[in-house]
Amino acid sequence: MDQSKEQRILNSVSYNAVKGDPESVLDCIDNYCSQKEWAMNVGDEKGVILDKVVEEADPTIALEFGTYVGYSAIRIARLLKPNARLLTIEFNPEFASIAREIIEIAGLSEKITIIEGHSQDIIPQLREKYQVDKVDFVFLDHWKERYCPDTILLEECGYLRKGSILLADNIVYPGAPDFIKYIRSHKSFDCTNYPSHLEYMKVEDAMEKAVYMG
Ligand SMILES: O=C(NCCCCc1cc2ccncc2s1)c1cc(-c2ccc(F)cc2)cc(O)c1O
Ligand SMILES: [Mg+2]
Repeated sequence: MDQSKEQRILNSVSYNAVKGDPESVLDCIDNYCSQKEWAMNVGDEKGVILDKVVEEADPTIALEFGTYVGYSAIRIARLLKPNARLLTIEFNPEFASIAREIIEIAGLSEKITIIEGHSQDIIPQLREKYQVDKVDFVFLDHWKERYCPDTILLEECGYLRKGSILLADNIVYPGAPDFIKYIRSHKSFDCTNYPSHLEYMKVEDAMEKAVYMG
């Protein structure tokens, strides 16, 4: 059976990246996806914005929606302090297993937990099943129409604390208009927009940061 694009990305990482070196894994994926096959990684331009926000948050517990092949999970986890960890949620089992292998090559398996399932089912389980009390940083990069309901669910479940930082990808393209309308009009969120470009393309995109004020 013909290999998937995601399997071809794993092959390229497995062949070209330096084992245990997250930067080389990120470079390999960016090179493959800009030169061979486009894929929906946050990429190297928006990735710098992600890096800066993660460094600002300096999270102990980080959460990601939309693992895909693990590119942003590696970007986030490589910046985490020793006992900090990232929980990343993916609903597609093939993507989850490819991400697991790529994260292993990057040497970050100890810091990253991949949870397979739908965000709305997993969020209520984070406290009991994953010992999560508060979430310090959240990266939203899954179905764009889930950004808003899942943000509301995180708040309702009590995972957000004063200073929790949310960062959302694809605010312009594909876009998340209901999320932007909600978050910018919500009194408890302090929002900042970061104009950028769609990964590996000259198309306009942006990220939105929202700090929970409690
Ligand atoms: O859909 C995107 N990303 C989400 C994929 C959905 C994966 C999910 C994960 C998960 C986990 C838990 N619960 C539910 C879900 S659903 C996405 C798409 C584009 C794009 C841009 C231009 C194009 F022409 C075509 C695609 C660019 C991006 O950066 C993206 O992030
Ligand atoms: Mg994205």
